[in-house]
Amino acid sequence: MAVFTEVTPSQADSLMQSLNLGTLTELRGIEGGIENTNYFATTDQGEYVLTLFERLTQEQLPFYLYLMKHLAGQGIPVPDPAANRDGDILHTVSGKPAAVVSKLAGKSQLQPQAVHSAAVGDMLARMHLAGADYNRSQPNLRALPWWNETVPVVLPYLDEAQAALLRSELAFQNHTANTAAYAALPRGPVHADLFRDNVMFDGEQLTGFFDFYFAGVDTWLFDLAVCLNDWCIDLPTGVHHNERAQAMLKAYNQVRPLSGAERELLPALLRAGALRFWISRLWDYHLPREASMLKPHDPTHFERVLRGRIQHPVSASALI
Ligand SMILES: Nc1ncnc2c1ncn2[C@@H]1O[C@H](COP(=O)(O)OP(=O)(O)OP(=O)(O)O)[C@@H](O)[C@H]1O
Ligand SMILES: N[C@@H](CCO)C(=O)O
Repeated sequence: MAVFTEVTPSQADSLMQSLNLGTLTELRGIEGGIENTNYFATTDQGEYVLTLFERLTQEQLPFYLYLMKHLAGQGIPVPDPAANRDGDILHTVSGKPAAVVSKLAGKSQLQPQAVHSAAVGDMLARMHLAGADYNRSQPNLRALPWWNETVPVVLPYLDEAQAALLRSELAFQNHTANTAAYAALPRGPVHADLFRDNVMFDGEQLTGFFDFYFAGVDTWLFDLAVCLNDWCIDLPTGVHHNERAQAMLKAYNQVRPLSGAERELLPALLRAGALRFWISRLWDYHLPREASMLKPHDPTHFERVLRGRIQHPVSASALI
């Protein structure tokens, strides 16, 4: 259940009026999600999502919200934050930072076919290009410096074989980050968490990307690797699905052709993408912050994905 802070209809109505979105007709708490308080807010003008941010701060939020506004303005289907008369898109409700965004049509496709992974690859490339001239900057806060900080914290919870894998993979990623090929990777704002549950589909039609609250500036290839590691991996086995991966990479490459450095580093970044979520899942699992708020994901899934990426590296030339 994802209503951590109650909002009354009259509070929501006055916010919607101040955003010129009409008069509230319905306010419904959204059950999914574990990070924020989310409501569907319907007015006589349309359907919106009201989010109260439970953990992100007033300093971090403008990067995410203005990125969504920038992408929406370029025709990428993402929730568009509503501005008040002064142009502000970050508001305060019940003492919490809050935003109202457009509601996306469709639902998550949790059992994707090649046609869905192709649609994600195509829109991901369009989103990268559309974000290239976004003028705010915030690093990916779950990138290499965070991995280096967090690995020593989770190591005590692992058996010897797991600890050896985690240490050696971190060393490999520190080495990769210092190569000329890595420095040559194109970068920009990335979503960094574009799993199946953060994309909407209406049948085969992609209707939106959402949940931008892990976004940051990082390599575009990392974003693509995160997608390949979720959309093109079988659950629960963690085994690579070649047909879906080919469909995603081909579609991406048609919109924004991969550079030589990106082709070279795809296997290393697929490992990086698996490592990132193995570490964060270990961290959530063993060091729960507000335990009642978290239903931790299974960390061993990304341990399996990482082992697969090391033992059976997938090269770009095998896919496109
Ligand atoms: N703009 C939107 N349009 C339509 N549905 C949305 C939108 N934003 C959120 N939702 C719905 O609300 C649910 C919860 O949102 P979300 O996944 O962002 O929760 P969260 O708590 O912020 O994050 P997390 O997924 O990390 O727990 C989503 O699964 C989706 O069904
Ligand atoms: N997508 C992440 C959860 C954070 O949004 C995971 O599956 O570990």
